[in-house]
Amino acid sequence: MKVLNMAERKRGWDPSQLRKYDIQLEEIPRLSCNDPRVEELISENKPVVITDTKLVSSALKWDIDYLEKNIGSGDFSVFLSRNHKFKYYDDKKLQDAGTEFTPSTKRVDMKFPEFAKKLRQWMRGDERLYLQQPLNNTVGPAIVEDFLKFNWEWVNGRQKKHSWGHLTSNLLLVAMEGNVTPCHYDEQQNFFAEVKGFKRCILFPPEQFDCLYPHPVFHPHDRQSQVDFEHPDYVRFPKFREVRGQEAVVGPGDVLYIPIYWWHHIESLMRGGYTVSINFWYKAGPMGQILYPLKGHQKVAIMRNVEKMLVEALQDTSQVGPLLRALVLGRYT
Ligand SMILES: CCC[C@@H](CC(=O)O)C(=O)C(=O)O
Ligand SMILES: [Zn+2]
Repeated sequence: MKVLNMAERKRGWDPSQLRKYDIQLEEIPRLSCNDPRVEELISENKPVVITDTKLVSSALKWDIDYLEKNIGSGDFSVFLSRNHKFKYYDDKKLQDAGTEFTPSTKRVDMKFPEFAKKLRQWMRGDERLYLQQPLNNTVGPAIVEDFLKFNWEWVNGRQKKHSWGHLTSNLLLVAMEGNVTPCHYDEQQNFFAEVKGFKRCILFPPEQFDCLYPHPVFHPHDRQSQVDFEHPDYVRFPKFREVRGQEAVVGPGDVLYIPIYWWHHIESLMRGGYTVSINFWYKAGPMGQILYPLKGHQKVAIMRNVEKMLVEALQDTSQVGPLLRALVLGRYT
């Protein structure tokens, strides 16, 4: 067992708990919510770890025992995986994928006490679980009380100042140690609040779309990178060698701003115990006046629209690739 130095003991984790990837990484800035640079970074759609927001202070007591006692008797969405990766897929796109797509995770409804029991009894080699459930009105009164005590003044203030759209959901995330959500982007702004345990977050700007090779828009893994960070296939994905990310390890009380369309890979530290997080997803604000040159995320939105239009026009997803190759190869390359 590695002996922790003073800094590591204070911090609560050590680098041996991080998975190893062959990726160039810099640090995401860590700033107090009173630092004016926080506002600047949010307005520039750049990631930042914001400390002392007290955004979810009332939830810092949300350990598995408290949640089991108070969260209510409703059903919870729990994902199962035979390995440590939980790569999201859209089951509404399964018919388009044909028979060759086999999901690597399964979603089941589970009562919280059953999830808590499996979490406590989990042994190496067992199927992993990841509870991912929007907080809704089925939760018990104690949880509602904690929820109402979130620092809504701060977070609503940010939503307003940056003209974001409405809050679409707060996902409660309870992960087993070592669980990984592989690299993907979302089309929403995200304040990612850590409640218990430590999560390492690796982010890439939308401009690195061409290094991260997302699945086709009509594929169930739309928005997810095709690259397996642990075993990158540099033959199929040569530009992955050029990828450059920013990372942060977030702990209880930290809030990571994950800008809309930014790629993110999130892992619960190995040997760190289970983790609890709450995200705050906001729709994008109005587009406003379009200024040139276009930003990376706007080009991603355009590419998504081109793919959707082609699927609609061709009525056959297998013709999209050949048509785009005919359009580009030898003409724009
Ligand atoms: C289902 C959402 C999972 C989360 C990543 C993680 O905490 O494992 C994420 O990707 C996000 O908040 O956008
Ligand atoms: Zn996400």
